[in-house]
Amino acid sequence: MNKQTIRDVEVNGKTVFCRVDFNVPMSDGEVTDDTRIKAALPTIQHLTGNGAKVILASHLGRPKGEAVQELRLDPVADRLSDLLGQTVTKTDEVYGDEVSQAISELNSGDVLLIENVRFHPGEEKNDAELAKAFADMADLFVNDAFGAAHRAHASTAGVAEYIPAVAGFLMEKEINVLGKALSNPERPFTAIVGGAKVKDKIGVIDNLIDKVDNLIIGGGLAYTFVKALGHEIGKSLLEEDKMDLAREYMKKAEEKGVNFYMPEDVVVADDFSDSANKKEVAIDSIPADWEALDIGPKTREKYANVIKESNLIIWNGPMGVFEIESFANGTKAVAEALSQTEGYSVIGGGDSAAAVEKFGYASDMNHVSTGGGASLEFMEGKELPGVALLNDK
Ligand SMILES: Nc1ncnc2c1ncn2[C@@H]1O[C@H](COP(=O)(O)OP(=O)(O)OP(=O)(O)O)[C@@H](O)[C@H]1O
Ligand SMILES: O=C(O)[C@H](O)COP(=O)(O)O
Repeated sequence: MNKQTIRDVEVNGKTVFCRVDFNVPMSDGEVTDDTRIKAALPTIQHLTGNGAKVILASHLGRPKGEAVQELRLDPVADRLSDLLGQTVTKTDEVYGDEVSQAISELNSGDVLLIENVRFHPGEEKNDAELAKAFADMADLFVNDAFGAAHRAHASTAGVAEYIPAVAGFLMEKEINVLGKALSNPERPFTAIVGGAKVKDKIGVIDNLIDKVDNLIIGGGLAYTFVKALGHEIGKSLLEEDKMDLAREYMKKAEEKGVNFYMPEDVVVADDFSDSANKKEVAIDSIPADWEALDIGPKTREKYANVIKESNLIIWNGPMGVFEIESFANGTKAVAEALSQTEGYSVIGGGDSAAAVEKFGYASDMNHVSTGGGASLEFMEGKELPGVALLNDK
């Protein structure tokens, strides 16, 4: 990464405004998955261990500029206190008198967490006044929120206009791993793209065709391609206005000599539920009133073989509706193949990370990104605003 990191700056005696992505799953006021909190610990501990006063900022959910009780960060502060083994002070405000007072009471090595920054309407608008208020709290901005790096908000980007700005360790690691994978890949290089958001992912497919040897398509995304090839897809997910692009990408892959793998067989159901009637059919035999909800056994085997023979694999998006047991086999098979391959495996956040966790393969992966949308935009080749404004090396 060509940006400065916390290794490049003196933090002793400084007050640091550190943006983290503590947008974690919660249920009944409890943090149910603390992966993102744990991922930020190296940066926080570097800062506290080297004598900085640390002000942490994060969003949680999408409160749309107003205080929402369930989206307060108190449970996150509690979990962070446990993980750090020190008290983390938490304010009920994003900025203002309460926050200024709390900052004035900080000693070197102390940690303060301000309230959910999205409670303030200026955050998502990247409002200059709010960005300036954040900058006024500190001497240095550290961005460790890779998961939110694709957002140009006051606490992820705007604040960097006013004080020196560097990357934290998590940000550095994510950018380096994903960057190396894309710019200097081990070969054969395989990308697996699935999930349901055809609109969001079609651009990624375009960029990946320029880089990979094998492109594997699965999940709800596949059926726009299947239909574009002229097959009937029944009630399967379809993004009709993307069919031309799908054709264009398949042509581009052929011209570039990229192996483009699509489902050969699928699991179809007459309803979107575990109790639906289901059967395995060839890709050209999807019945009119049925919906394809997973890849079939032949496809599973083929995809697993490609994965096992690859030296670098990037995966974003499940192969089927893995939340429902009957349609989880495709996603499970891909996760299992990734756990067995000798190749370097990178999981691109969101549901794919949840799937490898659910099936017990998370620890077998080389890198599970903390970014969903951020890793996707990075793979698409877009510049991330949360990185662009950091100081160059
Ligand atoms: N054949 C299918 N039909 C309908 N939905 C599907 C199908 N296959 C997968 N899905 C659904 O796709 C959803 C995940 O899609 P999505 O594009 O959000 O992937 P993701 O990995 O979460 O991506 P991101 O990391 O960008 O958030 C899952 O909830 C899954 O049930
Ligand atoms: O969970 C995420 O992908 C990040 O925290 C960004 O959240 P957002 O999509 O609400 O901006």
